[in-house]
Amino acid sequence: MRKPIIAGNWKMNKTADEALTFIDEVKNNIPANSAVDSVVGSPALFLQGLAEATKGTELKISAQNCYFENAGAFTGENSPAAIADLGVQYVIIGHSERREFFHETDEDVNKKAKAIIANGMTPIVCCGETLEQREAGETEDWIKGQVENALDGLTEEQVANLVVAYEPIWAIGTGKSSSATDADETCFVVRKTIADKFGADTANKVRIQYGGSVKPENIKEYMAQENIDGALVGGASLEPKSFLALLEAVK
Ligand SMILES: O=C[C@H](O)COP(=O)(O)O
Repeated sequence: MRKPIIAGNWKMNKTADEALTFIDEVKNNIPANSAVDSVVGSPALFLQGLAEATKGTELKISAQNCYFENAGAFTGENSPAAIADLGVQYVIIGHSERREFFHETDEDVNKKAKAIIANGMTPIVCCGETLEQREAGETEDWIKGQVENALDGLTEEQVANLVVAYEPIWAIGTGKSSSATDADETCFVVRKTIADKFGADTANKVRIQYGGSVKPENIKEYMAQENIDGALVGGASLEPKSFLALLEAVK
């Protein structure tokens, strides 16, 4: 039985005060021993404050990116070792916005996944196709390639414990969410790719999220699907009320 995981991705939104206000409102409203893992993906600037503010609570903090080296002459980058040291537990990697605007490659994602795991954190590994790829019938091959490349060289145990987020690019921030059955079909491609490379046991354990215009109103449809274990949520994770409604809908 895979534990559902709902992760908010604030992207480049909020000030430090706004971030802390959100956390204060949300952290006390998550029941102890919740049946859902609840995660907030914050800009790097607020990670320290949010990790401190959520210490000992059920709410976990995620970074939205990191570098794959722990230290060195890499101006402007954030070390996975330093992020882990703050008490941060997850890092989102390979988001389509990072791939598009910051040229993150599958090879980078793979190196980052290894560095995140080596530092005791959990990667949330994103994959997803463009509308052109979907319309050309290329989704399956594309997702298979992204997943194989991102997870290359990891052990079965490491893969079983990470999270994959399937986010069709055309559904991100557009209000045009994928149908639940289409999303499940592609999440099955992710699971099958993992089964072929790391075995059925690993594939049964790995948690796969759907992302792309998920809201409190539609999350139940996704969660009812066999291969969907949670959601990576942008816009609807920005307000405490909406984030809590997502958790409430899943529990
Ligand atoms: O990481 C989250 C996704 O990009 C989804 O964003 P959205 O929920 O605003 O469509």
